[in-house]
Amino acid sequence: MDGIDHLADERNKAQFDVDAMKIVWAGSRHAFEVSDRISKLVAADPGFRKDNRPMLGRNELFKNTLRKAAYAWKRIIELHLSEEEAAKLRFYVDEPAYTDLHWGMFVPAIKGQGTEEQQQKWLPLAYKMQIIGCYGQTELGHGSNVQGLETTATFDPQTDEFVIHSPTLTSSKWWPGGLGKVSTHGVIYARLITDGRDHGVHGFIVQLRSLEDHSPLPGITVGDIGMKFGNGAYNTMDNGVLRFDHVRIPRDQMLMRVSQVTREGKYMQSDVPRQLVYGTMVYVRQTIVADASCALSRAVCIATRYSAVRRQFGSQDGGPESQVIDYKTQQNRLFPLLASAYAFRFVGEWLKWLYTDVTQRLQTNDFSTLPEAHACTAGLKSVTTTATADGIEECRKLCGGHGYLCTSGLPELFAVYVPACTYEGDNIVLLLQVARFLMKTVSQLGSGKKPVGTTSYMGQIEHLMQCRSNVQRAEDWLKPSAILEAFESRAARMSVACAQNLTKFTNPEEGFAELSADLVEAAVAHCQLIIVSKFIEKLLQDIPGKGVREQLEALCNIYALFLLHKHQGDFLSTGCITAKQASLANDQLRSLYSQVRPNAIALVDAFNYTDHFLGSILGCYDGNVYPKLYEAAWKDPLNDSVVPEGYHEYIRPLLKQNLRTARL
Ligand SMILES: CC/C=C\C/C=C\C/C=C\C/C=C\CC/C=C/C(=O)SCCNC(=O)CCNC(=O)[C@H](O)C(C)(C)COP(=O)(O)OP(=O)(O)OC[C@H]1O[C@@H](n2cnc3c(N)ncnc32)[C@H](O)[C@@H]1OP(=O)(O)O
Ligand SMILES: Cc1cc2nc3c(=O)[nH]c(=O)nc-3n(C[C@H](O)[C@H](O)[C@H](O)COP(=O)(O)OP(=O)(O)OC[C@H]3O[C@@H](n4cnc5c(N)ncnc54)[C@H](O)[C@@H]3O)c2cc1C
Repeated sequence: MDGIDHLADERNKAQFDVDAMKIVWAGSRHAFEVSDRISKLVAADPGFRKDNRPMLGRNELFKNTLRKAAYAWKRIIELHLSEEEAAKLRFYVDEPAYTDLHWGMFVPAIKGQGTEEQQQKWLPLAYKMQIIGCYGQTELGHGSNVQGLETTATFDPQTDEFVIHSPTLTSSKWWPGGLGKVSTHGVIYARLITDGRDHGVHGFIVQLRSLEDHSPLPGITVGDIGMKFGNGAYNTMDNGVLRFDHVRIPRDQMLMRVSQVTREGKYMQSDVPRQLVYGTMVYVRQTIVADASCALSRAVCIATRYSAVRRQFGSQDGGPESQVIDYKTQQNRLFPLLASAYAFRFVGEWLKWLYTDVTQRLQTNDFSTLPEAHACTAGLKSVTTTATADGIEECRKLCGGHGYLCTSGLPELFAVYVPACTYEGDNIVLLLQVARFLMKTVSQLGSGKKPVGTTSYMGQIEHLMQCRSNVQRAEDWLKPSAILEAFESRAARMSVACAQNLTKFTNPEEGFAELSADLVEAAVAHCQLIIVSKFIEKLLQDIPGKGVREQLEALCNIYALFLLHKHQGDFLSTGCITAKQASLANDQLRSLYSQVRPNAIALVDAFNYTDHFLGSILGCYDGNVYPKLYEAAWKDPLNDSVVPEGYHEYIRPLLKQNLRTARL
């Protein structure tokens, strides 16, 4: 536009090396270079334009997504992109598509649950996209309760086949992404039945559509489930409905790493836990945590830049009004979200490590860390997606009226993001899994079994149950030991209180149901402790770059003290801290906001998002918001004509009629 950087003064205030922070954010120099190169490539390519999405009808929108996915694949092949680069390209194209499920769930399900032989047969086809797959688990009647799924896979020893069938309306597959219009195959979850016996839910590779003309194969009824929340948004995805009428598949299409059915129809279980059938969900939950930091940082980047541009009230002697970012209330809403974005980034990095570690152990039949990996992925998926969905909406409000415009990028980001609180496990259902894990850990404390990993803090249970914080001045809250002790004792005391209350029930399951709201709060406290402690651990690493460590320390303290303030009811009622100490934490938080304020723009610049990816006039890099908003308004299709279509039918007759009434 005018070529001026309207945020230049803000950028000049930064007290740290932004380029070094970009590398910390990306995870490594290599990751930064890949991300930077691919994001620019996508931004520069008109084939990946996305600003017209909210205006398109469903058919047009969907066709456009098909075009982009095919074009993305063409570019991946032409440019010989590596797997890492291709994944980055899909990420920066920023449009939910069937490819997310193909690469994100179908391929991992075969890798995780297929035998070597099955992997050799199916993966090359999937890698070349000669087949396109989805993940068909959820049904109309059951999503959370996987054991309640009704689709059946009955072994027929006569033909050496499974017969896949949908016995009821509620057994219809419902929701799988990519299923509605695109997938040729699916990993379909169904109850395995051999010789009249039900062996529970297992995964099967089922071909759904012809590879010749894309028509559904005999016995298959398939379609899209309809429009979802928001314009554009997740409607680029063909979430589907699917029914089977006695569809036959060869026996070797049951994913047989965990259990097998022999030619004679004998059911056999390997010595791996049956929970590995759920392994794909553990994998995806882990990626969702990393994705939460991307979505939240994007919203925060928009809200922070706009808060520095926007001025309201406070003009002195005819001078400029105050930047809204200087209001303490704005900082108190915005900076904890900025800190959360960094916190989720680092816990996401750690969770990726944990997942890799558990996968390597599984290869050598060491299943000992699987329960913890399940609890961590489930809990962190839940806590980070809830905070991110709420955070995106808060960023919209932080941008005032303009945040409600589609051109702010925030409505679409919110609409695309909110289902993350539901998919891959409803957040409450997942927290209840964490609570079960915690109750088990507490119940084993007396047995001499040492808690390990993320529950190792419970090893000092006597201390944590009676310790009192020794914070006396606001600055004392800057000590990692003070923060950790408060968070550990809060989490431990909440879990122990639940465990004690559970003993009052003769039926433990009844007790668990009755106390479930308290159990969820205990699970949240445990997960928040993990996030805080992983941020603190990150700060123990070597962090190069002028001033970078200081900024991260400030953000870590903001994240922890904001949580402490928000959940002070927990900390006070469990006696971990006093009212005076809670108030000191709040004093410290205010001074941390002042420390972050001059660095705020640079801290969001460190995300290194292109204007294309942000898709937001309010968040544009140069801060030249008003001319861009004004120009964009005139491009709205409603402004194609000065007098709107429909004037002669609906406005003119009304005005004429009112004129007659007025004359009377
Ligand atoms: C547009 C986006 C673009 C890019 C985004 C980038 C990244 C994001 C990537 C992808 C996102 C994109 C699209 C989303 C696609 C969405 C897909 C889906 O939603 S797939 C369907 C997911 N469904 C669920 O998550 C269902 C939730 N339910 C369950 O997981 C389980 O049934 C439940 C955990 C509730 C367990 O139920 P329950 O009946 O109590 O237990 P069960 O008897 O089955 O098992 C008991 C035993 O097993 C342990 N356990 C349970 N789950 C696991 C597991 N996964 N791993 C290991 N162990 C497990 C459980 O703790 C218990 O153990 P104990 O007996 O107590 O020891
Ligand atoms: C956009 C989107 C994409 C999806 N993609 C796929 C896909 O590709 N493949 C696939 O298989 N599935 C997919 N799903 C389905 C998704 O995994 C399920 O919707 C999800 O697991 C939640 O299950 P549900 O719908 O059965 O919710 P329900 O379990 O019916 O939840 C309804 C309410 O009941 C509560 N509740 C349920 N059980 C309990 C309990 N035990 N205790 C306390 N409260 C409880 C929940 O907290 C919630 O408030 C997708 C869903 C969405 C929204």
